[in-house]
Amino acid sequence: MDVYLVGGAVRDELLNRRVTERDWVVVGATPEEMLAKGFEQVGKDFPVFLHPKTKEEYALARTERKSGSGYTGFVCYAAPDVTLEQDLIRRDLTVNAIAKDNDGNLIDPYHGVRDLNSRILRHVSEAFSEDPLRVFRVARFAARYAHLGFKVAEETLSLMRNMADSGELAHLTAERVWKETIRALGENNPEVYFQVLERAEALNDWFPELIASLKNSDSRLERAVSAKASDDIRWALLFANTSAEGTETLCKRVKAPNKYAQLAMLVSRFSKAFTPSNTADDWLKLCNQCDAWRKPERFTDFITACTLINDNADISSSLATPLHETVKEASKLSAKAFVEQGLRGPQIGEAMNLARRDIFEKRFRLDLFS
Ligand SMILES: Nc1ccn([C@@H]2O[C@H](COP(=O)(O)OP(=O)(O)OP(=O)(O)O)[C@@H](O)[C@H]2O)c(=O)n1
Ligand SMILES: [Mg+2]
Repeated sequence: MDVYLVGGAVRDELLNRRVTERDWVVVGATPEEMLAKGFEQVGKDFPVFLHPKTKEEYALARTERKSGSGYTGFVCYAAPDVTLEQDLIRRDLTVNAIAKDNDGNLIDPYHGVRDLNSRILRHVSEAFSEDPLRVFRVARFAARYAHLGFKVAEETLSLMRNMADSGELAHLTAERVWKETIRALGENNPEVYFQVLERAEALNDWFPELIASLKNSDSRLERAVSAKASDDIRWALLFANTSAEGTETLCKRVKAPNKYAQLAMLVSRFSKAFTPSNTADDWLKLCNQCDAWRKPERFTDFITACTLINDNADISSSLATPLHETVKEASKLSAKAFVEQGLRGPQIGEAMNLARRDIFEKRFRLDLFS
């Protein structure tokens, strides 16, 4: 049997990027031989094995053909007579279809190295369209490598357009779309992910609510990257111009985990209330609306998001620190002190609100309007 390094590891090594995981392809072997060598079979649909020591993935060379809709509609053929070239041709991009043998020789029948050097993300063959997730993968790779000058090939974009047009993207699971999207948001140019999807007319099934405000999101995401904002903040920034209803619908559709959905909801509902002209009362109201006392970290993220939305980012970012500090101070107030003063029931809440208001009033007179 022959073993080759393939996929992301070869690509990233050629780009002088850190290689985080290595995928291998095995030509000329049967599952029985792999098991006899101590490999552990993991793939249910595909013959994929884990190396007994390194736990890296070793897949038997295979061909794939689509037999229906969605992720499960595959006929997979893996046998010792499947060649490396046959395995590589069913892969998504030429830059992902370069193999490297044990001696360090590159096997590159589909000219991945040429495309790597000319900074092109190009599909290998028509087999690209057999997996609709690839539309999102290409957009994610574009977001990851945009700063190196990579562009999606026109013919690949038009293939992606056909795939979107065929309705196939709707058959993907929310989990897979979410995973690509949140990974893309963590890349250097997350805005490119949505730009590519827009050009591929691939936003209708999963992200229709974002189409109208995409242009506004670009600069926000760029600022978020400069500020090294976390991925939940980046996600939330997409919703500054989306209605609460649209935001909720989209978050449900892609099954965004709670922390992402909640922050997105806050941004969609309340980011407009974050303005430098706010009075102490306005800030207090905003804190109450955002449940800042019970969820201080989430409120902190909300503030960060707001400073990245605001077109006048300088002014709004100078608000962030005093606001953080004020909220922190005000959330230290405990009901206990008021109970000891003899207050009962709703009186306690009212008194706490007044005390918080005092803290805001003092701080905001001192720091913000001086
Ligand atoms: N939908 C997919 C998923 C994977 N692959 C192929 O399988 C390889 C490994 O997949 P994966 O680990 O998901 O991607 P990487 O290219 O390694 O990229 P990453 O850095 O994101 O891991 C890819 O390079 C590609 O050749 C594919 O053709 N189509
Ligand atoms: Mg990989």
